Amino acid sequence: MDTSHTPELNALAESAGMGLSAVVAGLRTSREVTNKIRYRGEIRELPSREAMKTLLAHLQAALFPTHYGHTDLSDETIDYFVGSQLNAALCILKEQVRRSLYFSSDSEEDSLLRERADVITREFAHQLPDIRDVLVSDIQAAYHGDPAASSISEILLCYPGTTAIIYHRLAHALHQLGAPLLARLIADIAHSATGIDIHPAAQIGPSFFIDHGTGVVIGETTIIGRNVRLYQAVTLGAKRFPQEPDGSLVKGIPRHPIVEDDVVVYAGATLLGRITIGQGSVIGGNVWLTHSVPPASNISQAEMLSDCHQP
Ligand SMILES: CC(=O)OC[C@H](N)C(=O)O
Repeated sequence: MDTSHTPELNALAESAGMGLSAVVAGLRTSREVTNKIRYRGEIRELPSREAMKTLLAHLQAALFPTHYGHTDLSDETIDYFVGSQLNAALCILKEQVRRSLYFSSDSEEDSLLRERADVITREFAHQLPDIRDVLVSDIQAAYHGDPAASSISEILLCYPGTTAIIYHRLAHALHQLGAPLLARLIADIAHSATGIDIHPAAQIGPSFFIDHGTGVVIGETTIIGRNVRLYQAVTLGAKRFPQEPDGSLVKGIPRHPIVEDDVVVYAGATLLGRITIGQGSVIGGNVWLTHSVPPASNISQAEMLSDCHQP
């Protein structure tokens, strides 16, 4: 018999000497007594970030097969490729939706959650052609909105704003269909990959373009019209957080800007509160704006300073 210790056994022997059983028992008490991790008596199965990353890779490949799937597809193979990517994506999605539903439902039967996961997955799949059409408008907006862009392929392969809006439109659909936790997970994967933080509930019209993108934040109740362009470090945020009588923050109330069609917001601008940026306005770099502006406004830092000096 081999008496040599494996690295795992060595590690266990070492940790035994450190009194770890008390720590493990304390962690169990924290899990089971202080914070409830169970759903109907069972340990809750969690959605997996890794599974969601795989799902996103399959979805991106199904949406834009040559750019994100396989560079050598032909007329003969492309539809089969898309079908297989879609099939792989939807198998993962159904399971991840089921797991995520434990977090928005306290007591439903497992069989009901499975049915809801089926419905959400099917409806999501049927929305994909429309989502793709809107994404094409976003990619075209990037091409037309950036003098440095030399081709549509460059927009697809090299722009963080493209990744952010693809993930956002997928996440938004899942959010609307009743899978908010998965939607949030996708938004966070996009944030990690691009530095662009878009809440999945934010409503964004077609032909949307974020150039450069690092540090952009778009809050939960933001509404953005058609043909809007943002640059890096723009914040569409909340100005205040109203409280319930018990002191907790009111959830979900409209508190982020409405940005109408054809608006451009330059780098570093911070727009806070439920204000409206009128159609066709231009908001200059580093502007701090907490009031609405009418259509066709041109707001720059100099403008804001001269406002401050008026009697
Ligand atoms: C973007 C933003 O306003 O963030 C603050 C907070 N998370 C909220 O949603 O109100």
